[in-house]
Amino acid sequence: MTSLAQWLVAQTDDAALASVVTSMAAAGAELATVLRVAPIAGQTGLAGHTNVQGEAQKALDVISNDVVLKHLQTNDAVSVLISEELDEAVHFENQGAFIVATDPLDGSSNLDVNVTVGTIFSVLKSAGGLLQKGRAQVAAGYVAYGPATSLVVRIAGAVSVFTLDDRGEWVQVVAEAKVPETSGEFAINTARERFWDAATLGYVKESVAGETGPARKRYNMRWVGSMVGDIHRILMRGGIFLYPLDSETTGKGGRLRLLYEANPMAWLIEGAGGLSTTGRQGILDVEPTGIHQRVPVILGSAEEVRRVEAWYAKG
Ligand SMILES: O=P(O)(O)OC[C@H]1O[C@](O)(COP(=O)(O)O)[C@@H](O)[C@@H]1O
Ligand SMILES: [Mg+2]
Ligand SMILES: [Mg+2]
Repeated sequence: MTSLAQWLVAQTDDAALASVVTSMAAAGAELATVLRVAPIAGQTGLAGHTNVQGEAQKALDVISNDVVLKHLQTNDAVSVLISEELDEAVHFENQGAFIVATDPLDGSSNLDVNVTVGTIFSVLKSAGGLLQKGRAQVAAGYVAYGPATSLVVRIAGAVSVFTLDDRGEWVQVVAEAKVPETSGEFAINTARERFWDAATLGYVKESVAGETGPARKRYNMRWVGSMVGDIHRILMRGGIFLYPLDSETTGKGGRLRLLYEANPMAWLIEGAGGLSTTGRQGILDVEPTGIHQRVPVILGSAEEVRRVEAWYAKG
């Protein structure tokens, strides 16, 4: 059985980069325990304030942010932390070689109903500054807190999946995850249909038409309501995730955040053979203009993403 530490040695000669992934994995392991007993500890519910995105913070959003911060600020390989829960980037005293961008708790609306949530992270070189394209990432990953706690991580090469064992060690369960090229499963919040653009409407209508429609196959729909849950399913068995630009989110540029949601997930999915796009350009080619910038997100099985791109190419 391959441990995370063994895998990291095989993936990179850069001990500092490996230590950043190790710190995020340690934060994930600690959070798995925090989340497991949060209802007993009375840590569910709202924190009583809003974050920079104007969203009500849950107590666990704040706790998760604190846990990630604690693990990174003691790692001298990290110079800066960008977090969904922090208005400004935090600059640490040390001049570490790496920047970490994180969504410390993704899908927090699922917490009160005990459905999978996650921690997403993206690692960039400090030399490139805060606003770098997703293609510049040197590592990315997420932790999914589900029936099992999974760590999915990529350092340039393969996307590997680890499970947290009952001693608190990460054990590799998939050496090289591959997103199936084709799939019959899509994920989108269909309650937003009235806001959709023509391309989204076209793709979903075509899919819902099933065997008798132009796609000539039956589709199923799944929407976990936490990006980590949806992306993990797509990584393991294929499918497509869409949070497109719609008439309600146009002013904000989309719903999901570029630096710590879209970029790391796009880099992981592409590393596993899938594709990602905003509909108009590759997610990994979007030039960031702000640390909390939002972006349309479409990613997953290559054939499905190409079908959506074809709809966008029509106009
Ligand atoms: O509320 P909706 O439209 O179902 O959106 C769900 C999406 O919002 C998110 O919950 C946003 O993430 P946060 O919980 O970190 O703000 C995604 O995980 C998820 O895909
Ligand atoms: Mg999120
Ligand atoms: Mg979050």
